[in-house]
Amino acid sequence: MLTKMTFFERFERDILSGAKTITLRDEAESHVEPGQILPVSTFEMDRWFCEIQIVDVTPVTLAELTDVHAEQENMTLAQLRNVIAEIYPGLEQLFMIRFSVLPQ
Ligand SMILES: CC(=O)Nc1cc[nH]c(=O)n1
Repeated sequence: MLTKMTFFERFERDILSGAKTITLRDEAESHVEPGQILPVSTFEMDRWFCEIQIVDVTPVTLAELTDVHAEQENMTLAQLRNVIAEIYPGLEQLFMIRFSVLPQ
């Protein structure tokens, strides 16, 4: 079970504003449960910036990604595909983790 989550610093603003409400992770980072509360830090400096509550976790393949997923990431679908290819090169099976940011 994951006990914390990290995001690249470039996502912080969208997470805190509520523009980014999902994160697509690999199997290793999919072990969270609905209702679970997690501290969130930046990947680069491990700086805490919020807490999130997990809404649900849904498997999704790269081919199944749509504009709706992209919108929940506050990106275009092309941008989202590029980000995923950068982070998880060659990976087809992803896990969509929906979350809400808890008030600080
Ligand atoms: C470290 C990090 O930010 N990892 C990821 C991976 C996929 N999506 C995402 O928002 N963040």
